[in-house]
Amino acid sequence: MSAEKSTADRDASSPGTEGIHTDFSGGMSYGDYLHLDTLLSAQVPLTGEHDELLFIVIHQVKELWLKLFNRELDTALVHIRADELQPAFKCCARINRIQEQLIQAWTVLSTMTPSDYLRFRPALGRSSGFQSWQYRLVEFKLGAKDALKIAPHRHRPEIAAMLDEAYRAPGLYDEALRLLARRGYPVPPEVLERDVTQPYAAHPGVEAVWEEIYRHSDEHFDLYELAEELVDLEDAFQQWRFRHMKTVERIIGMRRGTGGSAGVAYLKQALDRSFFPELWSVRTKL
Ligand code: HEM
Ligand SMILES: N[C@@H](CC(=O)c1ccccc1NC=O)C(=O)O
Repeated sequence: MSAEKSTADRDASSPGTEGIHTDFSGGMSYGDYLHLDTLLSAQVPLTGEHDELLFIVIHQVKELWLKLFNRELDTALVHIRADELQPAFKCCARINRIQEQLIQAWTVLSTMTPSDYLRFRPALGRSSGFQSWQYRLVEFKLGAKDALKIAPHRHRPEIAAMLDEAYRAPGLYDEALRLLARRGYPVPPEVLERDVTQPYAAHPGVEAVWEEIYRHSDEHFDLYELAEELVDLEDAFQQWRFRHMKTVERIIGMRRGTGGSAGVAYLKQALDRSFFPELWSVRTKL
């Protein structure tokens, strides 16, 4: 062996690398476990434009985070229904960290200029984030019900079924208000018995209950903490919606969207739809 070890030999014998496994002929590797061949073959640009890969990756990353978001929301709903608030808070805390990632992703996309995007936008046809069923599933579970948003998925029975189930189920706020009622707070019966397929409408009686909880937080600390977790969740979701709207305005101005909407004007309306309205209005009273 010459005095100079080969790079491979030198690397293999670098401090701390002794014993690194290099033979996976019989077992499972990193790539096997993560199905990396499938994942990394799923970016299929339709054009040769440089920024199309960025556009695809940022959406696929969001859909992966939305998969986890939905899973944590489902678990939080189970815990709130069972009056197990501490495990529900852990789910909410994780959801808020996920949303931080989703919000931060806009800094990457905003490196794409209008001319970069307009070079491949025609290839998108009528496809749009409006058709993101995982995004819609999150919105339904947070209470933003809208039967029209199920329509684009009617041709996919298994997806339409998931959306229908979330559409007909009480949302996160419905379950939180039902928990307050189980704890003896005077949540108005018309709120507890509302048609949960409709978007939640603010009620003064609910605001009064939250006011009581906020004014005497030391006596109801877990409910005060629940309120703040919900506020954190909506705050982050609205920040995402706002960054999306401003990025859209930055890239396509006031053009109509490929999904057929009025574009920024449509996205502005979404910002006006609060999930948990009394948790915001009560702040004026405190
Ligand atoms: C060049 C960047 C983008 C543009 C120009 C854009 C434009 C739009 C427009 C105009 C809409 C309204 C529906 C329509 O008419 O298409 C929309 C909806 C949507 N987009 Fe984007 N978008 C962009 C990037 C993204 C990214 C990166 C994501 C996700 C990571 C995303 C997710 C969504 C979702 C979930 C909706 C439905 C929103 C709702 O219904 O409230 N968009 N987008
Ligand atoms: N609605 C966008 C197109 C768009 O953004 C899009 C198209 C295909 C896949 C994801 C998309 N992102 C979000 O809407 C536009 O009007 O340019």
